[in-house]
Formats: sequence, structure tokens, C-alpha cells
Amino acid sequence: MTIPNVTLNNGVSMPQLGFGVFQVPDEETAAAVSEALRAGYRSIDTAKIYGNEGGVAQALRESGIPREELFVTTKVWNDDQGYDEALRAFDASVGRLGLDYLDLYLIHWPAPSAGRYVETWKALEKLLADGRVRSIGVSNFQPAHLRHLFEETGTVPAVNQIELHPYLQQAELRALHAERGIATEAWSPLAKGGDLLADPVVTALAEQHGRTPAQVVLRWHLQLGNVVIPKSVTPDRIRENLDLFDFELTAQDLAALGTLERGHRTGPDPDRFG
Ligand SMILES: NC(=O)C1=CN([C@@H]2O[C@H](COP(=O)(O)OP(=O)(O)OC[C@H]3O[C@@H](n4cnc5c(N)ncnc54)[C@H](OP(=O)(O)O)[C@@H]3O)[C@@H](O)[C@H]2O)C=CC1
Ligand SMILES: O=C(O)C(=O)[C@@H](O)[C@H](O)C(=O)CO
Repeated sequence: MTIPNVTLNNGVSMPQLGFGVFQVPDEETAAAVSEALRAGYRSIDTAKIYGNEGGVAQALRESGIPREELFVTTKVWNDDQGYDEALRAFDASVGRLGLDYLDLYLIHWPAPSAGRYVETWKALEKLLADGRVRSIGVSNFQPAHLRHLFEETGTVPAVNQIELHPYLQQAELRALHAERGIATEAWSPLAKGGDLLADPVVTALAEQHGRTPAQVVLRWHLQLGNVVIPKSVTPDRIRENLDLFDFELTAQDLAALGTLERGHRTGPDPDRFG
């Protein structure tokens, strides 16, 4: 099984499917990430605020997988925004991760009321220029935050990691990303495994294709071109969420899933959070 790559706007290849570790306690993270690496995931999404960069480090180290085959993402938390603060936060994160470079570093939230994401971005540009990170991006940026960044700085983010699933399809952001060459990365791609996976439209397609509801939703993301990072601590689900490359949704299936949009957020509103 080969996970396809997307090519970021600076030429770096990123696996289209990765493994997220939000809310996995540090002491359980090494086991979950090890299971994911054994199953075939090579991209891991963590963040300073998750408190589990140490557990990720342990799994990466114990896997014996060559560093260049891995793709590791972490994020600057809101309290660390600012130029010097973000540089220090980066050093601390790569230290905890046991890495000498990172594949992707993201500003976790725009935190617009603090007004520091432009100077934070300039720190990320320096890390990129210094070769300490292979690509830089943002997370939870709304169109206005992206446009402000385009006006004030020189580098277009490689990625915007946003909440995205059939109940929150983010049409405006996806169009802006396509126009500016930003990869769309979907967080909570399964809408946290809640009602979406029991939605009659999803379950009917699952039955039709002989797949699980989660596989139908993840396949929808892949066919839209989204990068996805489902989280699970359950070994069977970790493997299930990777088993997506031998079936295809039809245009009619995609249209049916497209009707599920309801503007439903499972997480904070980026215009207000932070
Ligand atoms: N940038 C940001 O602000 C944010 C980033 N993220 C990132 O995105 C990742 C994914 O998002 P997350 O919020 O974790 O939500 P997901 O949409 O990935 O859903 C995770 C939940 O779904 C369950 N689940 C996973 N696979 C299946 C399956 N095949 N069938 C049924 N249930 C399943 C999991 O249960 P179990 O584990 O018990 O198996 C867990 O409860 C995070 O881990 C994190 O890396 C998330 C939120 C915000
Ligand atoms: O998971 C993340 O990456 C997040 O930033 C959020 O889930 C956030 O930390 C949150 O839920 C705060 O209430």
C-alpha cells in the first residue's frame, strides 16, 4: 500500500494521509504512533499544546524508520506567538521530538485579538531560510487572516490546516487555497467520529461500497484533494483508516456527500479563539 503525496508550493512532498495525536496522553502516544508506523503511516501531526511530542519522539526513535521517510508536523501554540517566542518554541519542540529538523511547522491559531501572527510568521520564514524546517504553514486561518499575511509578508503558507469534514466543507477557504497554491489539510476529518459516521447518507454509501463510514468519509477527503490526519488509538481503526486505496467514490457519491454541509464546527471559532 502506497500513500500518495501532495506536492507543496515549495516543492516538498507531503503524504496525503497522516496520523493525528490530539488528546492522546503522552504515556499512550508512543504505542499509538508505533502502531500507526507499523501499519504504514509516515506522517505524524502533533503540537506543543498536545503535550505528547515526547511520546511521538519515542515511537519515531524506536521505529528505526529512516528520518527522510518520515514527515513530522508540530505547531506554535498561541502563548508562544511573537518573533523571539516562536523561535524559542521551535527549539523546544524539535528538542522534545528528538529531531534536528522538522518537515512542517504551523502557526496553530491566528489568535487575532493578540495581533501577533505576522511577526510569528516572520520567525517561521527565518526557520525555513535557515533550513531548520522543510516547509511552513498555518492552521485555522480564515480568508481575512490569509490575505493579511499575503499583504505583510513574502512567503505564501504551504499548508492551512483547518477543521473540514462533510458537515463543514469550507468552500470559500478551499477556493482561496486553490487560487494561491496552499494545500488544504483537514483536521477532525471524521468530525471526531460522532454523528457524521451514523449519518444515513454516509452509512448508505458505506453499505454500497462494502466499506466503513469512516472509510467513505476519508475517501471523500482524498478525492477532493485534501490532506487528512485522522486520529485513533484503536489498532483496528488505525489500519482501517489507511485502507482507502482500492475503492473509489463516484461523482454521484461525492455529490451526495456534498449535500451534508451544515456549517457545523466541532472545535473553536478561529475568529474568536486565542
Ligand atoms: N490544528 C488544529 O487546531 C487541530 C488539529 N487537529 C489534528 O487533527 C487530528 C484529527 O482530528 P481529531 O479531532 O482527533 O478528530 P478525528 O476526526 O480524527 O476523529 C477522532 C475520533 O474518531 C474516532 N475514530 C477514528 N477512526 C475511527 C473509525 N475508523 N471509526 C469510528 N471512529 C473512529 C477516534 O476514536 P479512538 O481514538 O477511540 O479510536 C476519535 O474519537 C488530531 O488528532 C490533530 O492531530 C485536531 C483538532 C484541531
Ligand atoms: O486540537 C487542536 O489542535 C486544537 O487546537 C484544539 O482542539 C484546541 O486546543 C481546543 O480544542 C481548545 O478548546
